[in-house]
Amino acid sequence: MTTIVEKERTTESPVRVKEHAKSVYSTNQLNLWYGSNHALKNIDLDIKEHEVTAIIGPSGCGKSTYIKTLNRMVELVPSVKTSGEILYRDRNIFDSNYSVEELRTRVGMVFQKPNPFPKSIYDNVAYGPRIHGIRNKKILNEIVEKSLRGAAIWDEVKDRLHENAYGVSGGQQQRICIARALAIEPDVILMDEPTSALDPISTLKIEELVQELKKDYSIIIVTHNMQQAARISDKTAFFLNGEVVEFDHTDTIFSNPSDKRTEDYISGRFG
Ligand SMILES: Nc1ncnc2c1ncn2[C@@H]1O[C@H](COP(=O)(O)OP(=O)(O)OP(=O)(O)O)[C@@H](O)[C@H]1O
Repeated sequence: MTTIVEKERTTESPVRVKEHAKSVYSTNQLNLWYGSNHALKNIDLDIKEHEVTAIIGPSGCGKSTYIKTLNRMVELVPSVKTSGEILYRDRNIFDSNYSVEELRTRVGMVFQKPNPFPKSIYDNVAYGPRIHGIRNKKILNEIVEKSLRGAAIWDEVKDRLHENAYGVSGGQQQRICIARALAIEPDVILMDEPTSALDPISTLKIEELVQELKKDYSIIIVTHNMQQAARISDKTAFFLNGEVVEFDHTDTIFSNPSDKRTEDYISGRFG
C-alpha cells in the first residue's frame, strides 16, 4: 500500500501524521478530568486501520486512560468529565444518541492481567456470541474454533475445551482472552499492557500474534516496553503528563524523534 505522508505542526497539537489510509479513530482536542486532575490534555490522534499503534510514556502519563476512552470504559469512574470528540469510523462516540453497547461490539479489549471468566475455555470464548443471541451449537463451535485459531492457541487447547480456563498458563490465558475478544468479530482491539504479566516466551507469542492480527483488525496497544513498541508497531504516540508529545511512524520515533523529550524518554533519560 502506498501512503503519502506529510507532517504538520500546529500551535496546539503535536505532530500529526496524515495519510491516505482510512482512519479508524480520530481523537480531536480530547480532554479528560478525574475530578480536578486533568489527565488528558488536547489529545489529537489519527489512528489508521490495519495498523498497530503503540502508546508509550512514563507511569501516570495517561496511556491507559486514553485507550479506555476509546470504548468509553473510562466513564465507569464517576468523577470523569470529558471534552472534545472521538470519531470512531467518522461518528462521535460522545454523541448522546451513540450506543455504547454497539461500540463495544466493534471494539474488543485485552487487559494487563489475563482475566478469563471462571468458566471453561469454550464458555469463555462463546460468552460474547451467546450474549448476542447465538444459541446454535454448530455455529458456536465454529466461532470458538475460529477464534482460538485466530489467537494462535487452538492446537494447545483443542482437547481440553471444557476444562476451566484457569487451568492453563498465564500466557495461554491471555491468548484465550484474545480469542474471547475475537469471537465478537471486532473491528478494533485495544490492548492495555497485554504482556506485562507474562514470561518472555509468552510475550513473544503475543507479539507474533499481534503482527498476524493486524491483517484483519486495527490494534492499539499500551506498552511500557519500548523494545516491544519498536518491534511490533507501525506508529507510536509518546505521551507525557497527559499530552501527546509526538506521534509518528515508529521508525521515526525511535531513530529520529523531533522532540527532545521523546529522545530523552526513549534513550532512558527519564521515566
Ligand atoms: N480511576 C481513577 N480515578 C482517579 N484518577 C485516576 C484514575 N485512573 C487514573 N487516574 C489518574 O490519571 C492519571 C493518568 O493515569 P493512567 O493510569 O491513565 O496513566 P498510565 O500512563 O496508564 O500509567 P501506568 O503506566 O502507571 O499504568 C494519573 O494521574 C492517575 O493517577
